[in-house]
Amino acid sequence: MSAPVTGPVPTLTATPRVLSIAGTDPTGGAGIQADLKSIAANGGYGMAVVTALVAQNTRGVRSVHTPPTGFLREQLDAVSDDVETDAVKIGMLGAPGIIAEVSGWLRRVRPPIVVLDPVMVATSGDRLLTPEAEQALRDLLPLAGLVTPNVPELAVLAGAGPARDWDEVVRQALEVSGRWGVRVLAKGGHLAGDEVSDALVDAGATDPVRRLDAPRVHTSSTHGTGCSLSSAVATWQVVTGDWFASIDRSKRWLTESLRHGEELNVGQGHGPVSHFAGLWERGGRDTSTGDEWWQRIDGLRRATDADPFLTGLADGTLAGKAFRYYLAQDAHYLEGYAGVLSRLGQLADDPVERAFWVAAATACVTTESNLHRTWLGASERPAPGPATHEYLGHLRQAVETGYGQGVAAVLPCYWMYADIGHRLAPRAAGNPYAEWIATYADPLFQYATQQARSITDRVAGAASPPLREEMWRAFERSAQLEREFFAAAL
Ligand SMILES: Nc1ncnc2c1ncn2[C@@H]1O[C@H](COP(=O)(O)OP(=O)(O)O)[C@@H](O)[C@H]1O
Ligand SMILES: Cc1ncc(COP(=O)(O)OP(=O)(O)O)c(N)n1
Repeated sequence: MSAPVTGPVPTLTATPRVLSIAGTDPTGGAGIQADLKSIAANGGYGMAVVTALVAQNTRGVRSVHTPPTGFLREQLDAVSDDVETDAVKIGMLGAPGIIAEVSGWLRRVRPPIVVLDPVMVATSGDRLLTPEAEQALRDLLPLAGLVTPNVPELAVLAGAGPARDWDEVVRQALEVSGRWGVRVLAKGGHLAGDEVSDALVDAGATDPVRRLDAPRVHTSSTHGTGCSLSSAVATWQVVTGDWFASIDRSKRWLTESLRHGEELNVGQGHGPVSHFAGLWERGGRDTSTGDEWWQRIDGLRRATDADPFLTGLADGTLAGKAFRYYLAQDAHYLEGYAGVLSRLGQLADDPVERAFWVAAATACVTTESNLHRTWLGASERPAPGPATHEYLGHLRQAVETGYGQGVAAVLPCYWMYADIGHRLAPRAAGNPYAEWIATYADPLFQYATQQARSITDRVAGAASPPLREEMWRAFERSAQLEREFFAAAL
């Protein structure tokens, strides 16, 4: 049976390609190593150009080796000559020559999003920048879309002593923002209190100070928080195009990563945050459960492909009468399927999933009525056949057993149609069924299928082994019933 193909148009966002220009941390908690983890954890593709090789660990910095500036330029050009970069995050820039090189490259390449973390002092208290470099860094500020200093760095930029309270942080951030005409993410990590505030400060905006609060995580694993946050914001900015929303998403992710940092048991000083903790907790450690199920029904899919209904659709030889019977059954099916999808909307805890199922149910009703208007006459309404009854009975039972079983049961209807539509559309061009097949090759339907797959993966990833087994059985039975539904038309 066919899944709904209409509904709100989603934004199709490609994976953000984010370049980190920063120094290294061989213990993996800060610098480039942290940036790459942060970019990946927040959904981006990370790239890295090394500005400094830093011998450091969770206890402190031992020494810094900066590459010749010519070699830095070669690294930068190697990226920009080949890859279109969506966002750049700049971290440690050890010396004035390095800053000049990066500044020249930014002016030539003009990346659309630049986040500058003006790394000057590590959590350990070590200075990471020479005094001349501090001055050169100020000149880089106007090239950035967002600058993310911590309390001591903000003080250096403002030419003042470190702020002792939040009001002073905001005053200094307004001063820096106004003087260099740049947005500042003022960070309160170095202040005391049970809440950690950050604020997006833009002296030129109508709402110049937009604050975000989070509970303070009581942990010693705070190494690399600034690197991780700025990379996450750069990544999210590609997706949202809204600095405040990007900071909000990044801060929530960072707070969760901070909570799990100590579990990593890395180092004896300030340990790293656990960049992938949220992903692991929500099943990200497993390979896609859906992909595994899809492989397991490989034989059934091949057999469905070889059935006369599908071969007839593909080459246009399917009898019109059989197709109309199929469509009439599909209309009955969609009525019932809409009810199952809307029940999933009621059962979903996650607001994004709830919205997806509710929209899918609405789309289903629209598809059903379009089906009648476009393909079926008012009189063509045979009663639901046994295959339709059986499939709907299975779906209703699955969703009443639980959310996981319901999600797994509705998936084959999306996935098998998306797959068939994708493969058959080029072959069916010009035949009487081409238009109908094209609806399932449509990017919108492919996207909805991807979302249904992601939801299934998330739910299966968090499920107990017995529940996952029940989900698999619900999925497998639906796949069999899909084949029987096609066959019933003949
Ligand atoms: N203990 C903590 N609990 C929750 N959030 C924190 C904590 N420490 C820092 N943060 C957050 O981490 C980010 C980096 O902050 P900060 O420590 O001020 O910068 P840096 O790492 O550059 O020194 C900010 O969003 C800040 O609010
Ligand atoms: C190579 C390198 N870059 C940056 C830092 C400091 O990073 P930050 O995220 O500000 O981390 P903490 O100050 O919170 O450790 C670094 N140590 N090394």
